[in-house]
Amino acid sequence: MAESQNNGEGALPDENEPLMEEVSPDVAPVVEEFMEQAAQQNEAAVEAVPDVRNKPGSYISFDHVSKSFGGFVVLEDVSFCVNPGETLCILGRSGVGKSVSLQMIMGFLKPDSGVIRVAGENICGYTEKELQEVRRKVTMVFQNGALFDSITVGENVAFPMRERGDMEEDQILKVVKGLLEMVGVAGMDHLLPSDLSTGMKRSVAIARALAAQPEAVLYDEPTTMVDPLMAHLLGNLIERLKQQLHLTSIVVTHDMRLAKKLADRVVFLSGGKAVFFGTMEEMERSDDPTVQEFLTLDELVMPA
Ligand SMILES: Nc1ncnc2c1ncn2[C@@H]1O[C@H](COP(=O)(O)OP(=O)(O)OP(=O)(O)O)[C@@H](O)[C@H]1O
Repeated sequence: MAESQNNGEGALPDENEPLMEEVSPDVAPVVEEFMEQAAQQNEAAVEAVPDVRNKPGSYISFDHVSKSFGGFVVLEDVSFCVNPGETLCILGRSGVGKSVSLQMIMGFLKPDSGVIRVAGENICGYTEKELQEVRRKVTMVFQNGALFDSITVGENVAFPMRERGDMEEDQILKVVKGLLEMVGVAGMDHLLPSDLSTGMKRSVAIARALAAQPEAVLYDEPTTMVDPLMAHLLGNLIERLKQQLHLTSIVVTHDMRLAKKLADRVVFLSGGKAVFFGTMEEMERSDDPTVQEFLTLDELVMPA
């Protein structure tokens, strides 16, 4: 298994370093054009979200959403939203429905009641075919990467571009090379996913997500179960994608440091409810006892 993203040559990229600086000169023009095209699509997508009372509408929203499994209530009357280009962190202890929320946005699960809007449209009654269109706009980075095990890393990243069928093969190979460089796994295109560490699989999953030119990315626990250096690298990568590509993002995490770094707003789930929705600073000032308990426990586990 490959051990580390950084081979010891040079410093780790910091959160302000331009992503394009990682990309080799031979592929940079093609990658730049690809990213520019994605940015333009994103701007068009933002404009397509209907205004609400003359203000730009949310890109993704939960409106009074409830979800139970059997008699077990996971979410009850939960509302939150994320605006275009913003990052929302979903926080909460284990089992409060964070992953279930992401699965409902992707249309893998349906709410029992309430409305979920993605790209401004109510997706709750959507057919599987319509949901596939939604999944072209919103892509998810799973904890384990969810890469196709039987094909190489390069083929995984090429997959969304080949599926779309609008690019020449030599362009696809250049974009694959550039995206892998950008996410810190340069030159690993020929390896199989099983050759990679958990953190590297996540990096490749992020490259594959970018290859789909999405309007929004959902990250499920991106820094969990990796060593602190890898968690730092992945956190910085997501921060750079946020700052430089202005992708609408939702990040499910227990990691308060990551949330502080990334979140424009946070929603805190507890006991089936969204007990807090607002900025991180507002959350820190919240007098809700469950919020305070979560923040206190975090300080005990992760002293600043
Ligand atoms: N498809 C399903 N069928 C039945 N129960 C489910 C299903 N998916 C999730 N659950 C239950 O819903 C609850 C919330 O699960 P979820 O995975 O969203 O938690 P989470 O907040 O993401 O927790 P963690 O931080 O541990 O990943 C759990 O009790 C889980 O067992």
